Amino acid sequence: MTAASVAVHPDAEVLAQSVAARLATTIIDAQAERGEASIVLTGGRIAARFHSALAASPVRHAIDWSRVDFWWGDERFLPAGDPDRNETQARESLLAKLPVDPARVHPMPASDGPDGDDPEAAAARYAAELAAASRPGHQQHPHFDVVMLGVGEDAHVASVFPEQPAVYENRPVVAVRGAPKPPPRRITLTFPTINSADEVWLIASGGGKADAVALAMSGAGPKQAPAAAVAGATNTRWLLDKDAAAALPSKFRSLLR
Ligand SMILES: O=C(O)[C@H](O)[C@@H](O)[C@H](O)[C@H](O)COP(=O)(O)O
Repeated sequence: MTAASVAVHPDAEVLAQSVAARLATTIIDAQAERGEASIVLTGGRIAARFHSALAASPVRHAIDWSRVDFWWGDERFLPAGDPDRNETQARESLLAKLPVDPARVHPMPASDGPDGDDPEAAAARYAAELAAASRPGHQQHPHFDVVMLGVGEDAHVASVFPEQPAVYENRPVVAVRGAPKPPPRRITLTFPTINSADEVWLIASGGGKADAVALAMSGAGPKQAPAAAVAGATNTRWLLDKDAAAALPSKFRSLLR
C-alpha cells in the first residue's frame, strides 16, 4: 500500500479550487500519455464545490472532455433524476457544463432502471459494465487514473461504512442496505476496485471530519475506518482543509498548501 501524502489548505474554498486544479492536471497528463483519461467521481458537499470550481476554471479548455470516462464510486439507490443521486448532482455541477461524450459517462443504475427496485441486480449490472471496459489482464474493471472519495464523519468512503458487509467484499461492486447515512440503499465500489486506481484522493472539509481523518491516519483498521483501507497503486492523497486536519499531529497541520 503506497504511503499517503497530506496537503492541508486554509479553507474549503481553497481546497475546492486546489482539487479542481489537481484533477485538471491529472486528466491533462493522462491524455498526454494515453490520449484519454478515466476518473471516478464521488458524492457530497465538497465534491459539489470542486466540480463547480473545475467547471468554471479556464483550464477546463485544456482538456478534450470527449475523451474522459466518468465512473462513480457510489450512488444512492434512487430513481433517475432524483436530486439526491450523486449522478444528478455531478451532472448539474460539472458534466452538463462540459462537452463530454455521453457514451463515456457511466452512472450507476437507478432504482427505476432496467433492474427495477433491486440494488443487488443493479450492482451486478454495474460490475458487468466495468468488466466490459476492463483492460487486458484486469478482467473486472478499467484503468482508473484517479478515484476521488469524500470522507464521512464516521470515516466511511464511497458507501463503505464502518462495520458493514461491504468492508469485507471482494466483489467489485455491491449493494448496500441499511447505510447509516440516508438513503439506506446504495451501490458502492469495494476496496479492491477502488485500490486498483493509479491514485486515490481522500477529500475532507470541516471540523466534523477531523476525528475521522485522525482515526483513519492513526492506523485504525478498515472495519473501524474504511478511509484507512484505500490506497492508490501510485499515490494516495489526503486533501484537507485546516478544520478537517485539526486533530492530526501538528507536523501535518504545518503542511499548508
Ligand atoms: O453518497 C455519498 O454520500 C458520498 O459518496 C459519500 O461517501 C460522501 O462523499 C461522504 O459522506 C462525504 O460527504 P460530504 O462531503 O457531504 O461531507
